[in-house]
Amino acid sequence: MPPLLDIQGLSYARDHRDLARDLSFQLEAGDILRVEGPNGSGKTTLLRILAGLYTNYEGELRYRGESLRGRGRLAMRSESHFLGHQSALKLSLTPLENLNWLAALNGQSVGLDAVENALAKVGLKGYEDVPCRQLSAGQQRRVTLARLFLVSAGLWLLDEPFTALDRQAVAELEGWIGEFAASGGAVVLTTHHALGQLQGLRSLTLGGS
Ligand SMILES: Nc1ncnc2c1ncn2[C@@H]1O[C@H](COP(=O)(O)OP(=O)(O)OP(=O)(O)O)[C@@H](O)[C@H]1O
Repeated sequence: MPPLLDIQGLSYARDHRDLARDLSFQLEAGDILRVEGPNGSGKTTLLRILAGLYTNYEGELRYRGESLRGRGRLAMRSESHFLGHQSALKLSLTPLENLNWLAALNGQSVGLDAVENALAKVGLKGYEDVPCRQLSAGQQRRVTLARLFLVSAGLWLLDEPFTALDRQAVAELEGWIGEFAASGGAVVLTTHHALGQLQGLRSLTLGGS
C-alpha cells in the first residue's frame, strides 16, 4: 500500500526567496506532523501545497500513490479537511448557516442534527443562531473547528489551529487531534504552540533553525 502522503524532493519559493529545498517526508495513518519554523519560513505555504491550493512547486507529491497534480488532488480534497489560518466564515451568517454553506461548497449535504452536534462538541451549544460577527474570536475559531466533526475525513491539514483558543479549548483540540490520529487519521499542523505528548507526533522544521 502506498503511503497516505508521499512527498519527494519538494522545493518552493516565494518572491524569489527559497522557502524549502528538496524536502522529503511521508505520512501514514496515525501520524501527526507538526510543521515548525519562524514567521515567514513557509509553513502556511507548505500546507496550501499539500491541500492542493498552491501549485508553484517542484517535486513529486503523491496522495495514496496518485500525483497531487492529477487524480490525487481530487481524492485528497474529498478525503481531507483544510482549516486555513484565516477563517473562511461569513460573518453575517450564523454558525449553523456557515457550516451548512461550507459543507455545500464541498458538495456535502449534512443534516441539522449533525451540524448541531458538531457545534455542541466545540462548546457552541446555544450559539447556533447568533450571527458570527457577534461571536468572539475564539468562538469563531470554534465554529471553524466544528467542520472537523461534521464530515469525517482521513486527513486534517490545520494551519495555526490553536489561534485565539482559550486554555480549555487548546487542551480539547490537542485531545481531538490525538484521538483522531489514534483512530487512524493523519494530521499535518502548523503551530507555534508547544504540544503535549501525543502518540505518533513528529516534527518538521522549516527555515533552517
Ligand atoms: N500571497 C502571497 N504572495 C507573495 N508572497 C507570499 C504570499 N503569501 C506568503 N508569501 C510569502 O511567503 C513567505 C512564507 O509565508 P508563509 O505564510 O508560508 O510563512 P509561515 O511560516 O506560515 O509564517 P507565519 O509563522 O508568520 O504564519 C513569506 O515571506 C511571505 O511574505
